[in-house]
Amino acid sequence: MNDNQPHGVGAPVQASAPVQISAPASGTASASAAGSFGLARQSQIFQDGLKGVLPALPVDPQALEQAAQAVMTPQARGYLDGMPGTMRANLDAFAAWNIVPRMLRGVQTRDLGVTLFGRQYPAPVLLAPIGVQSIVHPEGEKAVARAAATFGLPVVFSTASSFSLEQTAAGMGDSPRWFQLYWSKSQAFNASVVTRAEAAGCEAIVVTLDTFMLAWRPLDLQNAYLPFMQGVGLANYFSDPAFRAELAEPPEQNPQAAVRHFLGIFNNPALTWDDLRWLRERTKLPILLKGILHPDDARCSLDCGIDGLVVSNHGGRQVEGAISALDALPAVIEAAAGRVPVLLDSGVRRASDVIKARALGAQAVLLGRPYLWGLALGGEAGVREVLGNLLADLDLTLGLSGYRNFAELDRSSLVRAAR
Ligand SMILES: Cc1cc2nc3c(=O)[nH]c(=O)nc-3n(C[C@H](O)[C@H](O)[C@H](O)COP(=O)(O)O)c2cc1C
Ligand SMILES: O=C(O)C(=O)c1ccccc1
Repeated sequence: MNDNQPHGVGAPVQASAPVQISAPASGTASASAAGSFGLARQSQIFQDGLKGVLPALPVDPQALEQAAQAVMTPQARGYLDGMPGTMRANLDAFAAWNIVPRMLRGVQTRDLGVTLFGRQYPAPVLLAPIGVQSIVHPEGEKAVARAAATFGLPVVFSTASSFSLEQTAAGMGDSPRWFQLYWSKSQAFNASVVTRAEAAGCEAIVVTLDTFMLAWRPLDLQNAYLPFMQGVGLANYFSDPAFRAELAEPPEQNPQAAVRHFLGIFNNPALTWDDLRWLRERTKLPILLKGILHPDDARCSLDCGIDGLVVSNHGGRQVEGAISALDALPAVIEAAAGRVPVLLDSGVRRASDVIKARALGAQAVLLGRPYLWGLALGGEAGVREVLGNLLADLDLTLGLSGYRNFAELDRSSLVRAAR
């Protein structure tokens, strides 16, 4: 899994960077494969700090969240929020595990890389699909994609994005991207958008299962706010030939009718496992199912020929009182029986969370809200800073825990926290 190929977090795909955070001291990708990324980032911060240029954003995730909330509109803040019990459970589940660091293990050469579906990625971290990103920053998904491309981290495009997948892909060179599908009632749209994702270079299709209806969301109801009502987040629909063919007039002429059509096809509670066969036959790309929490659903997924699972409770945005993703992980890993990779999101906030998820069997994690906070605060540079900080923390924490790569982690790397 961890060869010594340089495919490191330090290699910028893009040239210019308003906030310089990514390049390790030597500026080479192999330097990061040699594990210097964390130290380089640290010393850069110390040196810049001496020059009076402190890191632009709070480094601590909680402080970052608070700072981001202060610059968001009340509607956006409400939209980003979730059900309090489930969100708390997601964070508590990580806190309930402790890493037991090992000593004197020669960790001067570290490699954060992972292989998924035969592709090498710089770290076991993807950017989770998050819709309607322009509600926190006008550059939205485009800024996020460019920032992720700086490190070569894969981005999962949402179906419900403010910019179309083609617009977003255009700014990220050949940096990796996956596509998340909201399976609508319009099979013509589903087919068309998957074909577009393939054409735009997406390397996997992630079908989100847990949001076939939007949940009862108290803050959005109180604010009477849904971004789609203003047409925000519908770029992939409005630009899609199959969607447009279902309208009497194009969205540019009658946006309200186009929004109504979207609302009519988005909810799809009739979906069953049988429907997955259709997608399986339509694409050769690996298909992952996102929102798996029950081991029996993991088994059903395998029966349907699915290639990967994402254990997730959608960041605590759908079912209040749902099991946390990390608590659900072990049973899903057992059910998957090593036949397909299992990924996880919901509550990943810092490097130690990535290490804990890996030690419990997840191949990779999807980072969610933290990159949106960076986006809200600093656009592309803000996202780059959040990602760079996470990777630096990951490099240092992995080494300080006694590991040279993620393949060395297992259940024995952790203990249950004594309370
Ligand atoms: C504002 C917002 C919008 C989201 N939109 C989508 C989406 O379009 N598609 C999807 O599969 N998941 C979506 N998610 C869920 C994320 O992919 C991910 O599961 C979640 O953010 C993980 O939880 P965390 O942010 O607390 O770590 C969204 C999450 C947030 C916060
Ligand atoms: O709000 C969400 O959690 C979400 O997943 C979503 C659903 C539809 C459109 C945009 C985002």
